[in-house]
Order: sequence, then C-alpha cells, then structure tokens
Amino acid sequence: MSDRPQTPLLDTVQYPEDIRKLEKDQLPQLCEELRREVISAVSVTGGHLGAGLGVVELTVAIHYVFDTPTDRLIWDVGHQCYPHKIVTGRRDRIRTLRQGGGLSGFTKRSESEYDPFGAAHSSTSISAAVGFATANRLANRPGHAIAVIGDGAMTAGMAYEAMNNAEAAGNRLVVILNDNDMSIAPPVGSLRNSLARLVSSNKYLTPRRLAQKLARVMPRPLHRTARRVEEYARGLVTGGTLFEELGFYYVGPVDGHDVISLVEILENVRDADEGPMLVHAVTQKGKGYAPAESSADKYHGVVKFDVVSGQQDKGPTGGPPSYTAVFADALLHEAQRDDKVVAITAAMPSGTGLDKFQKAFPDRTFDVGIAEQHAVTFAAGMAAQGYRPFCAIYSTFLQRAYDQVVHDVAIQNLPVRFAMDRAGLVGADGATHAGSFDLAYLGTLPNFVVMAAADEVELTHMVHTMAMHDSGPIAVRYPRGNGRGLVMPAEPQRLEIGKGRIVREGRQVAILSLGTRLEEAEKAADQLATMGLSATIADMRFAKPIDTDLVRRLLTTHEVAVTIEEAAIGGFGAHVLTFASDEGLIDAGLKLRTLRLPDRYQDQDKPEKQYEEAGLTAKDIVETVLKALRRNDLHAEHGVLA
Ligand SMILES: Cc1ncc(C[n+]2csc(CCOP(=O)(O)OP(=O)(O)O)c2C)c(N)n1
Ligand SMILES: CC(=O)[C@@H](O)[C@H](O)COP(=O)(O)O
Ligand SMILES: [Mg+2]
Repeated sequence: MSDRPQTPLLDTVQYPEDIRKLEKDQLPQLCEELRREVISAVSVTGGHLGAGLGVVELTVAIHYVFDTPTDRLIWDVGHQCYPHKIVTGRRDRIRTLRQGGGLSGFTKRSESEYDPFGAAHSSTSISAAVGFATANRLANRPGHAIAVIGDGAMTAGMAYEAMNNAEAAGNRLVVILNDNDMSIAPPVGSLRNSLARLVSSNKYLTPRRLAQKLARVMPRPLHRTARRVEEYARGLVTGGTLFEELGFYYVGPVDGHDVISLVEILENVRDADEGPMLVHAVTQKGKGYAPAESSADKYHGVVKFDVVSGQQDKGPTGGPPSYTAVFADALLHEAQRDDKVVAITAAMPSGTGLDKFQKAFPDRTFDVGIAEQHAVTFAAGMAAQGYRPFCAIYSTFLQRAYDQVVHDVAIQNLPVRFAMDRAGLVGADGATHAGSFDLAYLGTLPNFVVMAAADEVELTHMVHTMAMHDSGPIAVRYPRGNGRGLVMPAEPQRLEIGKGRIVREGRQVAILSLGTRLEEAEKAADQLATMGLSATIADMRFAKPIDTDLVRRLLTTHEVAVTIEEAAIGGFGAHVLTFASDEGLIDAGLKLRTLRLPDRYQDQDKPEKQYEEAGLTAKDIVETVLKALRRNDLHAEHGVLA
C-alpha cells in the first residue's frame, strides 16, 4: 500500500550511536526521513500512528544527547515507540509491527536492550525510571533514567505517586512530559487546564535562557533556597509549581518539534545538578501527516491505509455489529428507561462505545481520564447514593483497580456494574492487552456476579440483567470484534442469576461453554455427531455463581464433560472442578476436562491464530473428548487430528 520513501540520511542510522555521529544541523532532515518511514511502515501494518509522529523530534534528540542504552529511556505506554524502534536496530523488521512473529507494538525488554522497560498500560514510566535511577545511584553506576510520559498518562495517580518519591533518584532522573493536548480522546480534568495555562502564558523556553538559569553559581544551600524562592515566584505566574512542589526542576514549556533546541535544552538538563528534572515539551499528535493532524483522533490507532489519501482500509461494511456497539446500544436502552443509569469510562470513550452514550446523555457520562482506580471507587460512591453506575473498562485495564473492586465495591456489596470489553485474546496488542484474568480475579470475590456473553443477543440480555440487579456487584465480559449477526430481540430479557441454558441436547458428551467459544462448541458437536457421538451444549452464562443444578446434571448424565472459556486458569472451569470435587463427583470416576487459556503469555497475532495456539478451537474440543473417551481410533478414522 505504500512505496518506500527515500531516506538517505536515515539509511546511515542503525543504532543511536550513528545519530550521535551526525552534525546538529543534519537532525531536522533525519527527523523528516524518520517520520516518512514511520508513516510508510504503519500504512502496511496498521497500529498506533499519531503518538509516534508526535515524538519523532524527541526520539532523535533524546538518543542524540543521552547515552542510550546505558542511559535508560522509558516510554510511557510505549505506543509511541515506533520511531525509537527504527533507530535502535529494528528498522529491518519495522514492517512486521504487531503481526504474528513480528515486532511488538510496544516496548519490550526481550526485544532490545534499548527497551529497558516494557509497557502498554499507561503511567508506569516515572516509577520505573525512579527505580532505574535510584539503582544506578546506589550502585554508583553511570546512567540517567529518562521517562517520556504523555499528558493523558499524566492523569493517572501512579504518576504522582512516583513524582512524590523522585527525590531518591536525584539528578539521575529526567521526566519529559509530552504534552500534545490529547489522550485517545481529548484529555479531561483540571490538569489539562493547568498545562494549557502553562503553555499559553509562556513563550517557549530557549536553550540559552535555560543555560543561563542553570549556570548561576552559588553556595549549595543558598542556591537551593534561592531556587525555591525563584520557583515560587515563577510558579505564581506560570503554574509550574505543580511539578516544583513535587520536587522537580520544571523546564518549559519547550517546542517539542524544534529538534535543535531540544538537543541543546536536553544537554543542559543532562548536565544540570538540580535534582530530578521535568521537561515540558509541547507537541502535536499526528505531526507532519496532514490526514492525522486533521482527524479528530489524530490517528491514534489505525488499520492499513493509503499514504497519499490517508484513507484507511476498514474492510467490507455491513457485517454484524461489534460487541462494543451492541453494549453501547443496550446501555442506551437501559438509560432511556431509567434515569439512574450512568456510565463511567477511564479515558476510553470510543473504545468502550460510551462516546455514543455521551452524545445522548452528556450529564450522565463520566470520563475520568486514565484513572481506573478512581473510576471504580467513584462508581462505588455513586452506587451508594442510589445510582446505577456502569463502569465500562477493558478487562485488562480493570486489573489496575483490583483493590478498589475488592475493598470499595465487593466488600461493601455495592451494585456497581462492570462492563469488561476486550475479554479474551485481543490480537495485535498482544499479551499486555489480553483480557485473560478477569474470571479468576473476580470469580474469587464473595458477592460478585460474573457473566460472559456468548453472542450479541446474550450481551443485550446481560446488560439488562445488570441494570436490574441492585443487590450487589455484577460484571459482564465480552470480546473485541463482531457478533454473529443474530437477529436482535425487540426487548431484552432479565436473566435468572446463576442459571445457564441448554443450546443443544445430546447424550454422551457435555460441553459447558462460557462466552463466545460457544460457536466453536457447536462446530465441535457437529464433528462429534459425524463420529456417532452426540453432545449436549450448555451456554453457562455465569462464571459466578455457577449453575450448580445444571452442572450436576450434565456431569452425572454424560460420559465426558468439557468446559471451555476464553480465560486463564482459575476461571469458570476451576469453579466447576471445585464444585465437582466438593460434591464427590470426582470420586465417582467423572471424566471432566477444562479448556482454558494456556499458562503463559501469548504474543500478538490474529485472534483466530491466537486461539488455535491456545488450544481453544472446535478441533481441540473434539480431540479432548476423544482422548477422554479413549476413542483414539476415531481420530484416524475421521481425520480430525492433523
Ligand atoms: C492503564 C491504561 N488505561 C488505558 C489505556 C489506553 N490508552 C492507551 S494510550 C492512551 C492515551 C494516552 O495519552 P497520552 O499519554 O497523552 O499519549 P498520546 O497518545 O497523546 O501520545 C490510553 C487511554 C492504557 N494503555 N493503560
Ligand atoms: C495503546 C492502547 O492501550 C490502546 O490504544 C489500545 O491499543 C486500544 O485497543 P483497541 O483497539 O482494542 O481499542
Ligand atoms: Mg497526549
């Protein structure tokens, strides 16, 4: 989809040491070529584009000034690291980004020594950098730690917890705040206003002015006191005291696209002896690519596209709606009949579908920023006041708020509704974004109801069930991707808590399916039928409480039972096993098998490939059944196994 751009200067750069051999005045050309290369690569792979385009100059300047990899460069989230990957020995594989067997879309320790810290969840960079810098200082080793964190990531509490402790890192720590006034959506809250004031009320800091400020020589204690006085005075005007109060020397705002100034400023910062430094760089998301600059989301995440037009290859239209869209419509429906229904997102309005809800109910939608912990406790507070909050948070990001889920919601039995999108394997984002653990981490909590939607109709019923469920916390999980194209009901049903449903009745084999593997269970049952084995399929609906009557019946009336779920060990299958053991069914010689995600992290790939690798396809169900029945003869006869 893209011709390779001409990049004569970039062609001389394989590693950062090659950048350091260049003259400063060559750096703008290097940035230009690097930007073209990023656009060209992402046009064929898809991925996170806007963020990377915004940090091209920062990437070049940091590697020019700092001695990476001895100096540790930590990108927050890591979604902006494609230019960094290109100049750190990975250009030859850059067109494999986010593909199976290719480069990760994030920083990854196992990929390169230039990625000292892996990421993908936001706001961890300053803590990690404080750790690196403190370790270097203690061990008397050379090396700075540089954290590059976005204004969106700066809305998370963890960033402040780290800054509050940054003193320990001394002058080894440099934080670069990459302020592009964007998260995935426009950022929210007071921090945004504070940063905007800093930018609008100050001219860009020049290298010369910074050098002058840093060069003042005074006896140390006096110097510190004078510095504080100066900071307070400046802070009153600029608002920079936010960072200064936390012990940082604030440098900024600086033009994050003027690479030569950036280099000179970072040289000063590197050589300063002022304790932890915070450089406030103002950048533009999507910089240098018109279609990105002018789009509402600044091309945060794109599929393959045409470089000239910017047109994305979104594939055929008119297929079944995504689970996200089905959830959004179902929630809208609930909100229309019940004015106590409110929706909460942690900086993911479009990803969760709540952008649609927001348009209809702006006063009942709360985007709290990247602040999952706050989102959950905020929801708990609203629930305690009689509202019906739906906390729509990706399964993987809810991990961050686990204590809030336990302590603020579950123990107090508050009816917070959790809509966990991106359950199971998610494809190109890989292990960091897989929703593997929610069944295990929620299933262990007393008071929790945990559901998994088998299809889009079920999801609609489950959203309704959640809206009606006032007696405690309740969650639903559903995957990334599209539904099955089923006809949607005119009105959703309220499901009985803890009750599954029989989808197909058989005799020898029972398949207890939770979630969207139901389709594979149906295919497996069809295959088993061709072998003369009839299968019952149950869509169990509830991971907690499990339908004990149905489980008992299925386990005692079939020769073999198989559970299947898109979740790690400790989920639905574990609950069935525990129940079977408690009931003494195991002693009676029960043949029960649990299919679940493997006990390892799976790298990025197409979801269907990931599920094959995980052993969660129809073929795996059939194979498991035949093995349990010791009917290996049927393998060969029917060619089920390769
Ligand atoms: C804990 C967590 N919540 C949500 C996300 C999803 N997410 C990825 S990037 C992003 C926006 C980050 O904004 P910012 O830090 O300003 O970086 P930018 O994309 O603007 O460069 C969000 C919300 C995440 N990665 N981690
Ligand atoms: C970097 C990040 O965390 C998000 O941008 C994430 O990649 C979005 O994933 P979806 O595309 O599944 O919404
Ligand atoms: Mg941003």
